[in-house]
Amino acid sequence: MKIIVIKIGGSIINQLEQPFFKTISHLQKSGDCYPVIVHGGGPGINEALNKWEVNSSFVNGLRVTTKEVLEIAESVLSGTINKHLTAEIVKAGAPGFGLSGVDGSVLKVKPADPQGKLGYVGKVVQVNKKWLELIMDNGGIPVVSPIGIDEKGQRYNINADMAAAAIAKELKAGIAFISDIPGVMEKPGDHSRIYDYLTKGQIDELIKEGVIHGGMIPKVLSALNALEEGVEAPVILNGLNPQDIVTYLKGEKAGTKIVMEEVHHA
Ligand SMILES: Nc1ncnc2c1ncn2[C@@H]1O[C@H](COP(=O)(O)OP(=O)(O)O)[C@@H](O)[C@H]1O
Ligand SMILES: CC(=O)N[C@@H](CCC(=O)OP(=O)(O)O)C(=O)O
Repeated sequence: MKIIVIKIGGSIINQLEQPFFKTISHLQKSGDCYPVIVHGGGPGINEALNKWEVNSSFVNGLRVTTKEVLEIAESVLSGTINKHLTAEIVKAGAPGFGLSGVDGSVLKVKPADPQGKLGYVGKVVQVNKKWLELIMDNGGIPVVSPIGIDEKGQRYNINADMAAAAIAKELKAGIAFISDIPGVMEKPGDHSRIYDYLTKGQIDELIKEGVIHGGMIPKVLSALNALEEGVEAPVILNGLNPQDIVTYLKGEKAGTKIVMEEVHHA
């Protein structure tokens, strides 16, 4: 059966309500497409860092992760947020199964920056999909937090978009990035038009022009990377319209799709 990785962004987690989780539960029950959840939690980590008065900075959308930041990021991602989402899926009537990339070394990583400037930020080198398959074979919906582990047992913080793309590639799945915007917008901040389709060339240009910035950069680059690794039509969607996931799966127009070649409208 076709699998869809649904990456839930931290920007939208607290606004997601039962219709969203019911859609996920329904997908799994209908047998049309099996959902695997990967989540982020940037704003939740920021809040916890503020509470503990720990500073952090970002380089190209990646959080520089000291030992102290890692400890807080892991407790928020693999603790509070992972269990919140798992419980919401259970409430929607489906067996959510929360785990982090550390469990079963599902997300095996190496340092993202060999020079060490990013600290404990991991780049996924291997996805041990057998544990995800074990959950799915038993009817569960995996809910994965983006903390990984290296061969020495050191844990690392992973950008959730990148973790989701690596999992989609390994599972030969589709991927939908659920965020707080209806897609990639021509003028972010404004309720302007969204791009229905974007190619690599257009993405490079929009990043250069600053139209795509901040957290949207790792998202579009992860979507592009997934596409180049064989994942079919990655899409960026708004979580407040859960029906969009179904529309996208039917092959109809929803959000921004990342594609190989420019699509010309009739
Ligand atoms: N061109 C763009 N279109 C839409 N959003 C954009 C764009 N460029 C930057 N953004 C920003 O990217 C954000 C989504 O990325 P991020 O905050 O990392 O989301 P998430 O937590 O859902 O992964 C949007 O809320 C918006 O502020
Ligand atoms: C290395 C790195 O940047 N990790 C991210 C992990 C969470 C994340 O990616 O959350 P969103 O999906 O909400 O952006 C962070 O610490 O914020």
